[in-house]
Amino acid sequence: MGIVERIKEIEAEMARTQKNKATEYHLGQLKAKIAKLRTQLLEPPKGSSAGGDGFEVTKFGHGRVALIGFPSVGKSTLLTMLTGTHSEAASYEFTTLTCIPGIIHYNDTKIQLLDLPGIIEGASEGKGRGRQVIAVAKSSDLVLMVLDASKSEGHRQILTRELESVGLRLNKRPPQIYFKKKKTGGISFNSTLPLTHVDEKLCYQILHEYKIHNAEVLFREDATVDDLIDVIEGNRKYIKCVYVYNKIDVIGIDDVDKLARRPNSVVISCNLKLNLDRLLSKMWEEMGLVRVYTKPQGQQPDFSDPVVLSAVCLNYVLIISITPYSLYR
Ligand SMILES: Nc1nc2c(ncn2[C@@H]2O[C@H](COP(=O)(O)OP(=O)(O)OP(=O)(O)O)[C@@H](O)[C@H]2O)c(=O)[nH]1
Ligand SMILES: [K+]
Ligand SMILES: [Mg+2]
Repeated sequence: MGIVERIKEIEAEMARTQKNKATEYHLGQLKAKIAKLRTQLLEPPKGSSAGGDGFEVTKFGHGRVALIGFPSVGKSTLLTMLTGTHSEAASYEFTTLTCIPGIIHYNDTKIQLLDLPGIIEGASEGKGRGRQVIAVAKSSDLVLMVLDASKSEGHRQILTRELESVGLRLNKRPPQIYFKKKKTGGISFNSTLPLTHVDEKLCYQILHEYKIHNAEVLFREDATVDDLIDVIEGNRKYIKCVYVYNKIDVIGIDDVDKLARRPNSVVISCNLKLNLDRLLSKMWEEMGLVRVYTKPQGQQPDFSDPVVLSAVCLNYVLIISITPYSLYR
């Protein structure tokens, strides 16, 4: 039996199992089994050159944004509008077959925008070019999930599931669980607050599934068993995602209003050039880029050519630039 079939079988068993206190340990174990199989699925087959048929697009600019969505939602139309780079758009599905990079010039920075083939349910298991598309999503600083405003809201969930099943976590922060494997000493399980989802026994069982018998585990938040598995697997990628509802020109104003109020969402119409500036400012906001204008001694700062950093790096810059000053005092 192949890995995909084994995952399906365990998923079916989970669906059959009633959720209650008595089955919680068994369900936790099944979740860990699935996580392990999914990790196996992502490993390149033995003997193949790693990443052989991936879309090899060199990173460029101050950040990378990937357009992810079902076929024909308007990804290529959007790339052409935002970057001026032409990407073929048409009314039939799978018009785009590869990765097409464009550049957005915004706030004196350059952001690489990547148009990608549409993905469908089952993409994470290798349907279509799903695996390659998802690999590009993983390499990005921000995902724009493009959705057709006139289609079912279910699409957003299906896509999120596909991305989650390969270890992407959208708009989440890493679980606050300290985990360290040890050589000896057994398992030490602690928490800084009362836990409602995971207890010592469940934690032991999950670790046992991973054949881990010596480790230190400290819960710093009331995390779930899925969070624990994420921390043990350790290969998760936490990425911000903006949900972009395109084609609002074909739906009623009430529906547009509802979509616009959803968290992390922007409603647009490429055809009517509606709200594209809002999309750009949201994108900028989520990327958390910071511009630092350097000033050579005795000269005016160059306001056209900033040093661009992600907000995370900024702390370091502040430390570096403050230190010499305090030394002089
Ligand atoms: N009504 C309407 N149609 C749009 C809009 N944006 C794009 N389209 C149309 O939607 C169709 C698909 O557009 P594409 O840009 O090819 O979509 P895609 O997501 O790149 O499709 P694939 O590459 O096949 O995955 C085209 O016929 C576009 O003209 C919009 O804002 N409103
Ligand atoms: K299309
Ligand atoms: Mg396309």
